[in-house]
Amino acid sequence: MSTATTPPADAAAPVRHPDAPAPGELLGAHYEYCFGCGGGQPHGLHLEARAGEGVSLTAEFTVTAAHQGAPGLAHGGVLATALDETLGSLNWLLRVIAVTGRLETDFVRPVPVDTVLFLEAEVTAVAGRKIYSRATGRIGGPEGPVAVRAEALFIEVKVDHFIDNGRPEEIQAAMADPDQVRRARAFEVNP
Ligand SMILES: CCCCCCCCCC(=O)SCCNC(=O)CCNC(=O)[C@H](O)C(C)(C)COP(=O)(O)OP(=O)(O)OC[C@H]1O[C@@H](n2cnc3c(N)ncnc32)[C@H](O)[C@@H]1OP(=O)(O)O
Repeated sequence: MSTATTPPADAAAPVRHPDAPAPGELLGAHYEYCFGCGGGQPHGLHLEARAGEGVSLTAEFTVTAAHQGAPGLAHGGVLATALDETLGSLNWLLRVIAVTGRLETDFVRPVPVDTVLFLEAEVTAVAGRKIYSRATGRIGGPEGPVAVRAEALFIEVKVDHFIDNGRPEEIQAAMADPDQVRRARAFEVNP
C-alpha cells in the first residue's frame, strides 16, 4: 500500500448514510451503459453488488470468454475494472459522488474463464474529500483463496464533474432519463 492510499492519522471512520440500501439489498446498475455494471453493455462485467453491514459490500462477477487476456484467463485490466467497480459502488452507502483517484492492485492468482469472482469491499476512512477503501476478490467461493486485492483512493466530486467532462450525447441522454436523474439527485448533498 502506498502513502497515497494510506489514511492520514486524523482521518475519520466512514459513516453509513441513513438512507443507504439495507444489508443484503442488491444495488443495481448506476448507469445502464457502465462497462462494470450496466445491462446495456453486451461484453461488460455485469457486476452485481449487494450492500453489506456498515460501509461494506459484496459483489460477484463471472469471467466470460470476452474478458480474456491470455488464453482461457481473465485479463488483468478486466479484473482491475471489477475491483474499481466494486470499490466505486461503496459510494451508494456513503451517498457521496466520488471518482477513482488511485487504484493499487495485486494480482495473486490467475482467474480462468467461467470463474465467478467473489468480491468484498469496505471504506476504511474518510478525510475531507478523500475516501480510502480496499477490496479483495476470491475464487472457488466467497471463502475461497484470494485472487486479487486492491487499495484505493476515491475523491468526492460534484455532479458537474460528469456534466462538464462527459461527451454531450451521453450526458443529454442521461439527463433525459428520469431514472438516471433520480439516482443522481439522491446523491446531491443538501446545501
Ligand atoms: C453510486 C455510483 C457508483 C459508481 C461506480 C463507479 C465505479 C467506477 C469508478 C471509476 O472508475 S471513476 C473513473 C476513473 N476516474 C477518473 O476519471 C478521475 C479522473 N481524475 C479527476 O477527475 C481528478 O484528478 C480528481 C477529481 C480525482 C481530482 O481532481 P480535483 O481537482 O477535484 O482535486 P485535487 O487534484 O485538488 O485533489 C484533491 C485531493 O486529492 C488528492 N489526490 C487527487 N488525485 C490523487 C491521486 N491520484 N493520488 C493521490 N492523491 C490524489 C490531491 O493530492 C488532493 O489532496 P489534498 O487535498 O491533500 O491537497
